[in-house]
Amino acid sequence: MGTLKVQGLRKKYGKTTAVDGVDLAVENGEFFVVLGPSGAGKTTTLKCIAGLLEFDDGWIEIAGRNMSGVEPYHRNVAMAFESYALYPQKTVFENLASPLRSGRTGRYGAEERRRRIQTVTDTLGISHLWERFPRELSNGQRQRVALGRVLVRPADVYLLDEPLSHLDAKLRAAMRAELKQLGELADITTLYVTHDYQEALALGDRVAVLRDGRIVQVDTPEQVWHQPVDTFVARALGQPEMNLLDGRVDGGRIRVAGGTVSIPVPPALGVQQRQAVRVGLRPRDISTGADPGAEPPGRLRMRGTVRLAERLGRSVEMSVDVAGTPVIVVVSSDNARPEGDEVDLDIALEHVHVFAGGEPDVDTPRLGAAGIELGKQA
Ligand SMILES: Nc1ncnc2c1ncn2[C@@H]1O[C@H](COP(=O)(O)OP(=O)(O)OP(=O)(O)O)[C@@H](O)[C@H]1O
Repeated sequence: MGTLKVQGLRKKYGKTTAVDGVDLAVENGEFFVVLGPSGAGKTTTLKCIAGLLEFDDGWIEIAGRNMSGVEPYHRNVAMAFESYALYPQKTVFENLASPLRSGRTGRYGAEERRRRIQTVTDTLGISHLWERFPRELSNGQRQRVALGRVLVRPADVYLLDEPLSHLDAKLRAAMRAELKQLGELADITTLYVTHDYQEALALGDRVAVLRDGRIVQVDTPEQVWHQPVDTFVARALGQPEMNLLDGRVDGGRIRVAGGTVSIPVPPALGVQQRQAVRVGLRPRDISTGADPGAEPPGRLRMRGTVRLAERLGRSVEMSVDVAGTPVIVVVSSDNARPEGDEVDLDIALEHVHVFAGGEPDVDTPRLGAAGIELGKQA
């Protein structure tokens, strides 16, 4: 167990800046997730912390100790990579026991080793595989054994690089729950990197969103979801992505979709007359099936035509044309409409995010919501 602090971390590979001034402060026992797209600098950050890569600037402190000049072996961190390496000639049990026999952790007797391996393999659902060899395992099982090798070892900080990436969706979901439980039970300090927003929201006590080597936001999962600092974070969370509709403030309302949709502006938003804004609507926050008619207080109604309807398991993704502006909506199959139908869309104003306006493809900061703000810290 231990804290982890990273300050001003910078790392270049030739001309490519991979990490561009990253600050992190992970509490003792915290499960901290770094979420970012491919190439954002996640693996590079972990390797610098583990001492596997030299960096250009910044400092790293683990369990209160500055890591400058400290060899990887002496940092007391355990790191799992996406690619897993196991000893082919050893059984699963022997693979898991070997980190507990190495010099630094050699204080474990046979009994204690067995107990640790049992706890970890129970959590990972691989206890029945103790006597198998790696060649006798599926890819997913191999990945769980590799993760087990990391978790059996006591360490101040666990660094996990997309450890669930080779598992199928069902197993991933089950493993997420198990990992979370393991973290809570053992009070383990974990830095977990992923490009999967669902994993980040499900696992993280806090989530840091990384973009181009910089951290854009650090918050609880609720806060990054309800109050993304900008359109980048908003789009990084949620599948399909949040709809972003360009609009303008006019007469105390935000007008989007060619002026056909008008949204009230709460004073706290602080926008000016004629100001360009972007309205963000998550596809799953929008419903169909509202009674046509007057807009009830606290809600926004939009009328449109279904252009495309595609089944996604039990839900349906529809592209609805609202006065020439496409709006993506995901609803349960009961509430779906066929292509060509007119449909009334309905969304609570507290789910209507308002961002500053800007050029296409340039991310802009969030100003607030059109209704009562959700997820505000007390
Ligand atoms: N050894 C290397 N030499 C040169 N450039 C590198 C090297 N490793 C990484 N990079 C570059 O540094 C940037 C960050 O890479 P990094 O692997 O840290 O990203 P990541 O967020 O872990 O991505 P992914 O999710 O795809 O693994 C990328 O632009 C990548 O191309």
